[in-house]
Amino acid sequence: MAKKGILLVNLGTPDSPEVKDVRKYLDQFLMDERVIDIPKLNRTLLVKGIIVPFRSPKTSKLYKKIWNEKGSPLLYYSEQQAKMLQDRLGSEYQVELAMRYQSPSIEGALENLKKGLVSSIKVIPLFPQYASASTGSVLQLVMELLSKWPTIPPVSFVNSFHDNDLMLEIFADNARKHGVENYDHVLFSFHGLPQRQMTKSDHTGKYCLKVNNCCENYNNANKFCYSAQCHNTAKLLAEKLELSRENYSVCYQSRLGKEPWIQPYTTDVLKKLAADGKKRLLVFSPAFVADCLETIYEITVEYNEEFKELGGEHVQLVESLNTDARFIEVLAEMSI
Ligand SMILES: C=CC1=C(C)c2cc3[nH]c(cc4nc(cc5[nH]c(cc1n2)c(C)c5CCC(=O)O)C(CCC(=O)O)=C4C)c(C)c3C=C
Ligand SMILES: [Fe+2]
Ligand SMILES: [Fe+2]
Repeated sequence: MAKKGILLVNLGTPDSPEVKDVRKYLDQFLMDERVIDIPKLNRTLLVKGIIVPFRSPKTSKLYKKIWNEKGSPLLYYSEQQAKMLQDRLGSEYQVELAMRYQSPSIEGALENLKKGLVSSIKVIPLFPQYASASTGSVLQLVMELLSKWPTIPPVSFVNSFHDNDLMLEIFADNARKHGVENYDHVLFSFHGLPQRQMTKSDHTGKYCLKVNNCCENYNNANKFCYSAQCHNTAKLLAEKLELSRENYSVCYQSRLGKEPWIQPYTTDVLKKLAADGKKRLLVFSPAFVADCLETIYEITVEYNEEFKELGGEHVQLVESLNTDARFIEVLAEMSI
């Protein structure tokens, strides 16, 4: 019997932490029209003329700090997740892993599925919350590539899984290991996004940043809003941990450039919490299904240093889903 094809896609990472590979990665990533969503000439001047030359050496230094004998944690965990999913689903399925940027490519993974004579393809972007710059970009590229095939097989896409109960349970359990009661405050620090990209997802044109606390309640008007989905993930996690509203904050990290990104910024929240006398923070990063540069370095190292300089004592990262067998169950449920 023909196998069913499963394509897992994460964001991507450089092939090595050396400047030349970081340059290639940032160039491909930031030239994506969904990531830097400005006219092509301006994007080319900004990315190739300014960001890539200035940022690559700095980013290379950061990647060197998180690179280990297995390579980039993001790629390593993603490969493990794909292998574990293949074992879980068995011979009726063919599981392929791809990265939106760099290796392994989406094009190569789709070719492998074609060679495997699969009867259908399910695409699972590994981003719990939908954003045009992440999930949208993966879906667009898959559709573009498949549109060139003489026969397009039945294809389906996962759009988001920000409220998946089992996924939330894993994050909550990982937090419980640290003893939530040992911390003064909990942060849900999501990867940031330019504010403009968030408002673009408002199909009503009347809701996002026009209604007070627009993202706080997840509803039909903001169902595709990245920030509303982030708030929903945070709210559901807070319910699992029985946190009251004043004991947690939702914030956004990894801002790039000068235009406004979704707020509050994590660094501003750290300042406020330190000023309020908070000493120990427990930090979730539930925009990622695997630990990566943004969690291992930005939260564990940078935010710790920053918070200590402000008078705080400790910032504890809640481990990501990584190779937890229950996350493979989440992926299996989405595959079937
Ligand atoms: C949650 C998914 C992600 C969204 C949405 C996203 C948007 C986004 N990112 C940048 C710029 C950078 N992101 C970088 C690293 C990075 N981003 C994600 C995920 C999302 N990005 C991940 C998983 C990673 C880590 C990859 C790894 O190898 O570990 C970087 C590179 C590092 C650096 O130089 O700081 C950049 C740059 C933009 C501009 C953007 C939305 C517009
Ligand atoms: Fe990013
Ligand atoms: Fe919103």
